[in-house]
Amino acid sequence: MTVLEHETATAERWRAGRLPDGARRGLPGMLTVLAGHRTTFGLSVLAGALNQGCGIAANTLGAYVVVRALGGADTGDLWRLTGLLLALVVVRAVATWVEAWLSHELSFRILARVRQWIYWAFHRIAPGGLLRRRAGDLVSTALQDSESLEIFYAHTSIYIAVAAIVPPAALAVLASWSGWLALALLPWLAAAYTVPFWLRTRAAAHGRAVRERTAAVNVEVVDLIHGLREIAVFGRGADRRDRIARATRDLAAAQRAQAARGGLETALTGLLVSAGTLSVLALGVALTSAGRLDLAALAPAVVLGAGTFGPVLTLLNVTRVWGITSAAADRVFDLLEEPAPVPDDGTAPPPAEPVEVAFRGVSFRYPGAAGWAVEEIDLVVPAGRTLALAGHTGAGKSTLGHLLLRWFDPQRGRITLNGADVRDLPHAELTRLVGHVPQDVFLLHDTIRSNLELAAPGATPERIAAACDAALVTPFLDRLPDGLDTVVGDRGARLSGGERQRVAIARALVRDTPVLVLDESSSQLDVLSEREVQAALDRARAGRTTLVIAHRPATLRAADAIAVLERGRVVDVGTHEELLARCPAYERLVRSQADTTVSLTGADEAPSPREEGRR
Ligand SMILES: Nc1ncnc2c1ncn2[C@@H]1O[C@H](COP(=O)(O)OP(=O)(O)OP(=O)(O)O)[C@@H](O)[C@H]1O
Repeated sequence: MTVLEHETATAERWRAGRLPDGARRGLPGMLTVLAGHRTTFGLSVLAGALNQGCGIAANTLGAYVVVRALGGADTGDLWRLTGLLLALVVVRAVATWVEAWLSHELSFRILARVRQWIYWAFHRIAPGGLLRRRAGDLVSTALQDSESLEIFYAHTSIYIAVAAIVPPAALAVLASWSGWLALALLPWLAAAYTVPFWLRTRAAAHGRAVRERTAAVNVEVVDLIHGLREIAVFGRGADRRDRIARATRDLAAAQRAQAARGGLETALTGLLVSAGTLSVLALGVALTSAGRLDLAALAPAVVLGAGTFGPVLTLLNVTRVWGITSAAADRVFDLLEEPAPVPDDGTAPPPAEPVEVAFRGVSFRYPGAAGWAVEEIDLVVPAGRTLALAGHTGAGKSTLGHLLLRWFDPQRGRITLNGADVRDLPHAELTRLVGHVPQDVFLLHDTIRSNLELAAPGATPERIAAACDAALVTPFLDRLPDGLDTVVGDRGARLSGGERQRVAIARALVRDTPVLVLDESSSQLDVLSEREVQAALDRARAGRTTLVIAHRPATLRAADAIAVLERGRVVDVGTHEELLARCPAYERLVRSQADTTVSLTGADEAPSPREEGRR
């Protein structure tokens, strides 16, 4: 197992709330993560300090050797000094290598953890918490923001420590030669340390702009890729290209502003280094003329003075992008600290099976929404029976399904499984009890087998085959080149709409939950596919407690009971025939659906306008 694999396997999940209030973002967050890697960090700082210290010492000694050689020093002394110089160069080379190795070991370990935490954060807040976020923005945080932290862990953090150790030590050596020279250097050195603070407000604004606009470009690109088919069909390629061009222009403007400010910081620092070195030189010359400094010490003192700035310059090189790093850290920690939309702290034992589902006085409003999506819902689905939810679009049908799956918790009321509140069950237990066939089926770019195993890792071939038979996947498997091992393409693009739905039903059957939420597809299928999907759904429902979000009259007729929803409220519950006889809202609803699919009275599909035209 490699180090990174080990990190990935052993990293604990990030607990939202781990950072105290007021230390949620930027540097405090990054230091909290660093605290878990003290030893590697300490060794990296040691190697960095040795690298910089040996560099300054070698340059200073080099100047001394030249001065001594010009003064006609003894050859033996010169060889000894040159030998010492060589030793410093070798130690520095080794320290450079060790520093680069350890600092990157440190940063890549941390990045491996951060990526894991980000993945778990997605997992924790999904799916309820993801509905408000855009895919491109999440991709940006998962890939680019986390990557931006590398510069802090591999360089900035280490050079903050090295710059705090080496220049004061070099200054102390200079002071031991001449207190006046050290004093002449001190204000310039102190000023160089403060350069990043002079422009910090602008640096932070630039960093935020760069990260946010990078995310905006990602959002556009991800939307473009997801919507390529629709964009091509509607001929909107030029519009999308313009949008991406605008987003890219905005990003380039932010990057230019960031680079211009970075250039200003570099120029200011260069000015301070030159002024400090010149001060030492001018004062050194004056002291030498006055006979208060040995002439042989002048050149080494100036070289030492200039070298004292070295670690500060290295640090400033990396703090130029500090705004970007800290904005990236903010985005990462915002995600890591985002609370789960529903807490997973239930410990109740699982209810006995078969399971009765009940909604008791349930009201729910989406985060940030003004009104209730569903209100005062009282419904019971007896064990093993099917309740269909009927209602016009936006009536709240899917919301009830999502509440049963616990994507959100209702603000009022309870949802129970055989009397046990879903909030009291561990999340893993709830997913074992309640299965879901969504309206918009998502299949991974993988084989059909892998897509089925997603629901039940390690499912036996017999179990998979039985689910495929029941969901009527087997008949079309025989037509595919590799059967179960056929790769379905991106989001299942190589399958037809009906085939995708049947794979999704088979997936729910492999999971074999006692409760099912079936969100029936509202998209139209051809009559044959329609019948096959319907047959697969009927088999999936058999023996299970099922909440079916119905869009087709055939589904309504097949249900044991139907709840009619209007604007989030249940207006009536009954069988198809009872509701037809007494509920005008239901009658209107079925009539409007029958116009396009099935006749009110029986199983015959209504002719499509096209078929009608042919007659
Ligand atoms: N993520 C969300 N955030 C805010 N409001 C939402 C969200 N999802 C749904 N809504 C709103 O909640 C209400 C109920 O929506 P829901 O999707 O449950 O209706 P539905 O009956 O399933 O509709 P459809 O048949 O079109 O799927 C609607 O007013 C809808 O706009």
